[in-house]
Amino acid sequence: MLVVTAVEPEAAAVRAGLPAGGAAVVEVATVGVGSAEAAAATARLLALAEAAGRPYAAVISAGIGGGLPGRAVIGDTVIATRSVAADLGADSPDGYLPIERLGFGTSVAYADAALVALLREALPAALAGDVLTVNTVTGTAVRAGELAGRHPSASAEAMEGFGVAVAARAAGIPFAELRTISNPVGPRDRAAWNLPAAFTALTIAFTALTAAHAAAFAPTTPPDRPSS
Ligand SMILES: O=C(O)c1cccc(C(=O)CC[C@H]2O[C@@H](n3cnc4c(=O)[nH]cnc43)[C@H](O)[C@@H]2O)c1
Repeated sequence: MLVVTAVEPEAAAVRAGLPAGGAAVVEVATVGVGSAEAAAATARLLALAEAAGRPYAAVISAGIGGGLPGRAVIGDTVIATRSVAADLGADSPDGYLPIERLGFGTSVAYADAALVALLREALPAALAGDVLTVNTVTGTAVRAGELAGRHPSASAEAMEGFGVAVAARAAGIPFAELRTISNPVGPRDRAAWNLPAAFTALTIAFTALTAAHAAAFAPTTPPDRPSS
């Protein structure tokens, strides 16, 4: 299992929830901020693992995110049912046209249903909803309203999920996205970001995942130290 985050503090928060010792079943890597950075770095990690004969079983895009007003608040955990590239399209006098309307593919990446079920079982208090992938962090109430109106099933926005999903799809590997909320989506107010709350929620989420699904997340016993 590969868990990718944008930045190192997110990776540290994930690792803090994973058990220490033994052979790592979960590898955590930072892949950069934004969809392009994340897609390229994730694709490279997946290809290298495959070439080494040790392909990953799944990839999770994890990290902090903004909560859409009335849908997710600071400290919440959101499991993405879909990761949606919310600004992949064209603007027009008649409004925004998603890439589907231009005939160039899709802006929607579905999370793997079995992986989502596993996450939801382990995290019963988590919200399930779409997570938007944006290239520009929303900074006005108008933009937040536009996104909320256009995406009634969205709970949160972040910047990497869709890119990671594209890399996973190219490798034929199940994908999921998990976000913990650090800030409201709306008028830019960096002072309102609560990074500690979001990092703590990330650690709690991966602690719960490890406890609920030991085979998928806990380390295996090294072959030279058989359990007695
Ligand atoms: O300033 C810091 O100490 C710091 C520590 C860790 C992470 C950050 C980030 O700024 C991470 C950017 C990362 O977070 C996601 N994110 C969080 N909130 C939003 C949002 O409202 N809209 C879009 N993305 C958001 C995003 O995925 C970035 O990669 C700072």
